[in-house]
Amino acid sequence: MISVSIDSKSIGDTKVLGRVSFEISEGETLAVVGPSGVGKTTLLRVLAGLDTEFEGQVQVPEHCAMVFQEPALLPWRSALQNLTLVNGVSDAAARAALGEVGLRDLANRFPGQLSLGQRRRLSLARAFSAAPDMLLMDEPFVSLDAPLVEEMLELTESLLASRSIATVFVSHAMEEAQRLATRIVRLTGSPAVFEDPAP
Ligand SMILES: Nc1ncnc2c1ncn2[C@@H]1O[C@H](COP(=O)(O)OP(=O)(O)OP(=O)(O)O)[C@@H](O)[C@H]1O
Repeated sequence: MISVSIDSKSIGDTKVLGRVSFEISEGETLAVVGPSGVGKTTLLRVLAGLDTEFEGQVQVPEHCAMVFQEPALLPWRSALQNLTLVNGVSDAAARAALGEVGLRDLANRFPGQLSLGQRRRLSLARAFSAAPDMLLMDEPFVSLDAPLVEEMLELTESLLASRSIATVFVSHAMEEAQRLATRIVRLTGSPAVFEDPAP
């Protein structure tokens, strides 16, 4: 369960977030949409515990995984090691996770030897193999072409459907939000607040 009650969040002299509060249960996916620069990544950073300088209270599970706009892989480690070293999972668990995203046969490749789509899938496998209670996704499909977005959406849908994770999915794209989310909220204004009544 995620319970968020932010009163305000400033960066420097600028108040980026106003009052933002919501709860997410296990198995729910909250999509946060809104224009560029409104504060979506700022909200995710607070949830992830990467930014603790805000007014309010945030209660999140201990085990969190993030999927970023860029895959953010260890370039000098194999696909398998990107899972075993980062998450501390066994070789067998890592191979099973690679299998789930269709990379079973590419376990020994370095990220630089994978296509963009394969790197994105590796990034998903890394997040899900960590067995998180909370998953934070920050525009994970940005700058991909339409077929690859579709492939990633299908993959993410199936990975989420087989687990009970509380997920926050940030996106510009309403179609992506509608595919993945159980609830959609829009951040708007400056300082940013949810446009509709808090869910
Ligand atoms: N380190 C920083 N220093 C100063 N201002 C910042 C910093 N990080 C973010 N901001 C500002 O805070 C606001 C919110 O940024 P944020 O990255 O959260 O927006 P976003 O909604 O995620 O945007 P995008 O969709 O373009 O990624 C922006 O106006 C941005 O310029």
